Amino acid sequence: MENRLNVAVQKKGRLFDGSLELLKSGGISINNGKDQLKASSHNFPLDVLYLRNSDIPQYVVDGVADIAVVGENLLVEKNADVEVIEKLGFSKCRLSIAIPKESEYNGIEDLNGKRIATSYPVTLQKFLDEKGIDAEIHVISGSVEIAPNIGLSDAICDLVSSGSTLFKNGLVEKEVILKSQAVIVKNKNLSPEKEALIDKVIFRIRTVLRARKSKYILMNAPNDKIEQISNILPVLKSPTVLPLATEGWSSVHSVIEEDKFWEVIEELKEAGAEGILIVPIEKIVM
Ligand SMILES: Nc1ncnc2c1ncn2[C@@H]1O[C@H](COP(=O)(O)OP(=O)(O)OP(=O)(O)O)[C@@H](O)[C@H]1O
Ligand SMILES: O=P(O)(O)OC[C@H]1O[C@H](OP(=O)(O)OP(=O)(O)O)[C@H](O)[C@@H]1O
Ligand SMILES: [Mg+2]
Repeated sequence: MENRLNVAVQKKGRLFDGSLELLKSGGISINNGKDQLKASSHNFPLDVLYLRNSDIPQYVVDGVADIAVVGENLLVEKNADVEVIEKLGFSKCRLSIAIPKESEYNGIEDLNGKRIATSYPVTLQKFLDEKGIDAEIHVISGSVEIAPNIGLSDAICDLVSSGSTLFKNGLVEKEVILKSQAVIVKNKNLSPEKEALIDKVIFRIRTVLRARKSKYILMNAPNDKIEQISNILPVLKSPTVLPLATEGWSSVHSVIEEDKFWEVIEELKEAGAEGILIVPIEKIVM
């Protein structure tokens, strides 16, 4: 029988779009029937299983899925014995403890004897134990931020990203327990055939992720400034320099990480660079 990879992806929710987009940009097309729980790729030996997020770690441990896209926070909560192969850079959030804005808070010991509502009891308990805090954990499966308002708890422990849910519910963040982003994980006991398929998928994903982080940069520069400009550019290899039709000027091309660009733009302009263009890159193969 042909070896095919089973990839678990969240059926609906915050990880769904990012997961499918990543496969797609790696050239893996999924034939998506509406409400299908399993879909096959016709151009890569891979099937996608659409599952509830909270079930995914166990499916990978059991080998029902070979690999999966899941949030790091859930791996911690489920104590999942899987291997993280790649951080994906989306669905970034943190698990935090928050309290009503009018509550007094002088430090973590103020949580002693308090009731904390959360959907992440394992992670919270571990954190409290490490800090030597004795609090009562109330497990609720959603809308955790409402708990203090309805008298169910004194504090909450939930995922935060923009902070707007906390703000809307009159809560302030006091302790960050962990930081999370989407990752690809795999089962620890796969056949060499499946491992070879995973290597192919991961190669494609890395190619896409690298490109997402990088930009192609072009600028015009007086020839006598090219060396100075090359020194400012935080790139691995030296830039490509092409002569312009205007005497004494060149076009300087390179690849730069987007974040780093913002750090050097002023310096580039001061050094004499003009007409700076930043262009997206689709793929980078190393
Ligand atoms: N506000 C947020 N910003 C960024 N990432 C988030 C946010 N909330 C959750 N996440 C990440 O996305 C993952 C999925 O969250 P989502 O709310 O879609 O599913 P869920 O309600 O936890 O699970 P299920 O599919 O089992 O109902 C979380 O485990 C977390 O890693
Ligand atoms: O800091 P913010 O950007 O406001 O995001 C935080 C909110 O996002 C998540 O809920 P989600 O919207 O996924 O709803 P859910 O409870 O239905 O999963 C999380 O549980 C918080 O409530
Ligand atoms: Mg959620």
